[in-house]
Amino acid sequence: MKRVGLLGCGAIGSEIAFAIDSGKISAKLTHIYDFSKDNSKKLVDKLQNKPVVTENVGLLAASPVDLIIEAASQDAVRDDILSILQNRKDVMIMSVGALLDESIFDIVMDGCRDFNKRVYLPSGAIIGLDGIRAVQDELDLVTLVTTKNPRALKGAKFFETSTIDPDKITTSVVIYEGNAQEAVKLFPANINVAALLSLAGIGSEKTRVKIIADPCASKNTHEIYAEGKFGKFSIKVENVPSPSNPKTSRLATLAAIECLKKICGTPLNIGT
Ligand SMILES: NC(=O)C1=CN([C@@H]2O[C@H](COP(=O)(O)OP(=O)(O)OC[C@H]3O[C@@H](n4cnc5c(N)ncnc54)[C@H](O)[C@@H]3O)[C@@H](O)[C@H]2O)C=CC1
Ligand SMILES: O=C([O-])CC(=O)C(=O)O
Repeated sequence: MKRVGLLGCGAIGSEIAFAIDSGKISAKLTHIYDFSKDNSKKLVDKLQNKPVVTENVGLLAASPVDLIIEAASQDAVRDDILSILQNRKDVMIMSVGALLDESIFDIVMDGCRDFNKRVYLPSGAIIGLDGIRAVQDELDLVTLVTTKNPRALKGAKFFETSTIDPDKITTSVVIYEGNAQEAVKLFPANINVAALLSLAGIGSEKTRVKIIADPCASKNTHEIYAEGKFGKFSIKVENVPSPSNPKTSRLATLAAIECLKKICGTPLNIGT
């Protein structure tokens, strides 16, 4: 049975921990770390099988686990990924936006090669990455249109330099248009899905992103438009937000759990 370590005990990390604890996934959660001691304590208190709470991320990386799941932040990926790979752990990354920084991407790829480790990127809050990958060489255009309630966008770096105040948005409005490369920096906790699309498709400079703030939105909606020599397709997902973090969709958690099941060796593998 695989031993799992968890970096980040928030909305996604906690649900993954509950899925393991309930026996839904054939794995053992043995070590966890969150820089908020309160968040790791709250999680441990709710688990039947108590993992060790490490004092720092270095101790998590060095703990006797097979896989570490990052469900923390892009900063955590930037700061900790090398140490995790050097400690010869496979890693699942949720804060995928960090990988659009070329130097981080190279560290990850070199680390995987040098230490013979794997990195897993679950499909997160979107669907259709199988299709995007399949037509990768024939794609001319990929656009992601994300609509969230301003409440879910609040706190993004974007607002530090923008004249838009998320608290004062009263009608549906396009607040951002640009490419994925820039979008993941301005909205690090909202648009990691743009990084997934970029990595599977035509790259982060060519992948277009539009973000709409809609005060009437009760869902996190992602629309993907892809076009090229192969034809075209469009996909729309209307995600229920996670109750503990409105920025994060429930689908992102479920996709991570499904990915973990696959890693832990479910006998039935469906789809690509
Ligand atoms: N790939 C995808 O489709 C999606 C990715 N995400 C990303 O996944 C990550 C986790 O999401 P949630 O669980 O909803 O976030 P959350 O905010 O509910 O939980 C994050 C937890 O990680 C901790 N944390 C943050 N930075 C840390 C660090 N450097 N070291 C240690 N602990 C740290 C926080 O204290 C918090 O407890 C976020 O970066 C989020 O943007 C979220 C949704 C979809
Ligand atoms: O969960 C979502 O809807 C998308 C999200 O936050 C992300 O990609 O970072």
